[in-house]
Amino acid sequence: MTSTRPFSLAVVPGDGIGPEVTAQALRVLDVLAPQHGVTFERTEYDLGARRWHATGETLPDAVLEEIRQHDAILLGAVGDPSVPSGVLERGLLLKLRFELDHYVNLRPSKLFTGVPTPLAAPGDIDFVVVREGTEGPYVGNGGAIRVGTPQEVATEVSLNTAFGVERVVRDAFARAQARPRRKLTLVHKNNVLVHAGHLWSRTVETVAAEYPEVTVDYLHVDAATIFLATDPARFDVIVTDNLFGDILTDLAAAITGGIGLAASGNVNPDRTAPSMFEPVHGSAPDIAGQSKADPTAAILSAGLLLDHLGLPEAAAQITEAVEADIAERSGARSTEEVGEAIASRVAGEVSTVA
Ligand SMILES: NC(=O)c1ccc[n+]([C@@H]2O[C@H](COP(=O)([O-])OP(=O)(O)OC[C@H]3O[C@@H](n4cnc5c(N)ncnc54)[C@H](O)[C@@H]3O)[C@@H](O)[C@H]2O)c1
Ligand SMILES: CC(C)[C@H](C(=O)O)[C@@H](O)C(=O)O
Ligand SMILES: [Mg+2]
Repeated sequence: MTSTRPFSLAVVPGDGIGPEVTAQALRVLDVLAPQHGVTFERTEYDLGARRWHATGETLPDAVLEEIRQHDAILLGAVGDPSVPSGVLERGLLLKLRFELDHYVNLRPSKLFTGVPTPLAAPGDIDFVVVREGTEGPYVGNGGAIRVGTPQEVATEVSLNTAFGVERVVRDAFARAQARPRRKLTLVHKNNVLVHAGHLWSRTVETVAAEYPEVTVDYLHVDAATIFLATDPARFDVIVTDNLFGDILTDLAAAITGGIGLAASGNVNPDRTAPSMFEPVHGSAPDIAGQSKADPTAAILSAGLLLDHLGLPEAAAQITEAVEADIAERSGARSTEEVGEAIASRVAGEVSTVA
């Protein structure tokens, strides 16, 4: 009897198109597992708007502790117009990222052949954004007084620690060193945000001394948006803070075929807790329930998950299948049709879906 290696997966389909795209990512994982002698023992967690309406819960601590016991997490998307903005985003998604110490929010951007891009001369776009995931303006360090009055004052203070900045910068340098171009760009706003910005700049300068082969440059975040639109091929590894990284990676998606193709990993590089893989996009309430969502980002995110679990060949199969599928795309297809086409390619069958 052939022995199989079991991996435990916590699956959080979430809201809106989350369950639709997650189903397709799981379909592809199911095809790959037997090919690589592994099994994925899945536990699905009903978290998101439905649960909040039913119980008032976002992510109970007991559920978090259960999720923590898994090898990895696959998440669809979180957020729903029926729930006050921020409740699920902070109470579920960010709670997972913070509690599981996902300090590297990894967001690769590659322009696959045949993908439409709004850029006239895109060049060879292939970069990765290493977005800090546990600090910055996301920590909830703020408040509001005199709410609803003309005297209202609201703060949202960005937290940057030497510890937090150094560990993500080190991760980014290691990634840059392992890539052929060996280039790292720090993106910040150190001409205005001088306290945090100078911490980031000094940290990059210090760690750079250990990586003499890595070329380092710096861009203010506003200028970085210019270059993402005019010369994105200049980027290799971008390291940046939590909020800048959020914004830059939606733009990065837009220039590489759209948000339906953008994958991400919330990585705990120290492996003290499971890493979590999810598309960059959200729950897309405007198209939810219509089978219009492109599941490719979720499928590519499953590829990042496989890589993280030490299955790089399986991950490469996903990338190849997606590239081949994209090259032949024409006309509108449903979420299921795209998932089926990619799954068939991964299975080694010729896709029957046009
Ligand atoms: N990681 C996450 O779970 C995550 C990420 C972003 C936003 N959100 C939440 O999602 C909700 C909606 O946010 P939003 O509208 O700003 O961003 P969004 O990413 O959900 O949607 C932005 C636009 O992109 C389109 N889109 C998104 N994913 C797509 C896909 N796979 N295929 C085709 N089109 C796609 C949507 O239809 C919409 O027009 C909010 O509650 C927000 O907080 C969650
Ligand atoms: C929903 C929100 C908390 C999240 C973020 O800002 O990180 C999203 O925009 C993302 O990019 O994953
Ligand atoms: Mg975002």
